[in-house]
Amino acid sequence: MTDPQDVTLRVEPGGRLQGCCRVPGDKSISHRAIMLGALAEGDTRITGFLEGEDCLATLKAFRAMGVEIKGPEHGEVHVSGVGLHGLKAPQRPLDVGNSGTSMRLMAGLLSGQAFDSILTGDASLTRRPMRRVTEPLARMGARIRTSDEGTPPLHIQGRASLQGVDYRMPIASAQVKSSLLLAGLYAQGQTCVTEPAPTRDHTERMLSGFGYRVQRHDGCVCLRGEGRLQGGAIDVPADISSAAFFLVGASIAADCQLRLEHVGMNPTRTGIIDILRLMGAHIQVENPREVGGEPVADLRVQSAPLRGVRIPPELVPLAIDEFPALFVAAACAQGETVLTDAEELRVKESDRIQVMAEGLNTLGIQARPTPDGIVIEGGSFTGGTVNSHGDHRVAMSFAMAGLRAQAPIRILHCANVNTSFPGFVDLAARMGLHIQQQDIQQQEGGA
Ligand SMILES: O=C(O)C1=C[C@@H](OP(=O)(O)O)[C@@H](O)[C@H](O)C1
Ligand SMILES: C=C(OP(=O)(O)O)C(=O)O
Repeated sequence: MTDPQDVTLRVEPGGRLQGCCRVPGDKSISHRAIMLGALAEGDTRITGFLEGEDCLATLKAFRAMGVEIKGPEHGEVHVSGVGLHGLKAPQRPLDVGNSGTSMRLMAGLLSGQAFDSILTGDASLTRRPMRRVTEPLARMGARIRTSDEGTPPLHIQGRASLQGVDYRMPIASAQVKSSLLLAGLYAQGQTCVTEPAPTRDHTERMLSGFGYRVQRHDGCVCLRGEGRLQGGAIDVPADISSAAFFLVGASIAADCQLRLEHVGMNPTRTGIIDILRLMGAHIQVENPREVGGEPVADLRVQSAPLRGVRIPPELVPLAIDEFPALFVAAACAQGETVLTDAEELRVKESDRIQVMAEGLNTLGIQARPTPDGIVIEGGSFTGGTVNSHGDHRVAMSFAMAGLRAQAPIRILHCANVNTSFPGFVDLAARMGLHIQQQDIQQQEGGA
């Protein structure tokens, strides 16, 4: 796994984003394609798979449970499904690195197996809360041990007899919903999950695509256990969460015109577009189409003067991973931007409210954290050194700030960019960002 201490990014001021590109595949869909492909009967061919470390961790975990998986090669992966009861006991703890999605979804799925397993991760993941899944899973009959603080590693006892549950989630979390649905595949009777607000629905869509009966009504998803999944083809769209950095970058810098191709436009993910448009961004959606049960489109974005806004709370879950990038947009906007109802940001790979506020302050922007959000006053970026705290989305967001900075920006501890966006530095440089990567040797050598 990557050492988050070992890469510094340096962005020179100026630059403008121009041209056309396709960002890597959707992380959420790539995880699910491996998981459901493994549990299906027959083969699954995945194209556009995200070869980032998070999804590779999921892939390796299933290999460690005896699933034959070929690839990835140029985004193509072949999974030979073993059926719902075909996984084998792993010989060692399953290390899912930095990936909250892998750990929480697999906690549900592993609760239904006939063997014991252990899920572990890196220093960041080991600090993240897991009771949000272990408590409702325990109500289904799962036996999972965490640390006294409710954090990983998770010790999951096999041979539990799971019962369906009717669970009303206290937080809007697709990971919790998906974890329970995956446990529900192994439960007797019906499992129903009700969400307080819409969250990404890739699990439901993919289960249906694999021929599993899933019922959805009024914010509630239900399935019955012991059905069958049939493998097939999955074409993973480009990740709107990765496109977000470019949507922000091209909006804030002068003379930008970008086309982002084949971007996933699932309505549970497009909050970034809605919020940027509220701020005055010019984003056009072209060629909308559906690919394998997920909506996709090409996005055209160009420079625009942005204004500060009060972010509608109902859009928060629909843009949950895009807030670090949105904070950079807010810093370049005229006036104040206010975010509320976003306390979830405090328990991501880093405390994204605190870490972004600190970095923005370092760069000369007034940003005041609140318990559930932040208030950002638009201004201009100086330059300076900020710490991403090993958080990929923080690192890439500050990289885009370079487009509007008066002096170079150095961003520390950026190796985890590879968890969700391998090739970010090269692609961003090709599109016109003045960005360079310095590895540990260069830094020690004083470069
Ligand atoms: O289900 C998923 O794939 C994800 C759900 C979100 O987490 P929460 O469920 O904690 O909101 C998101 O932040 C994460 O990056 C991916
Ligand atoms: C929160 C994220 O991922 P995860 O929860 O899977 O670590 C993210 O990618 O921003």
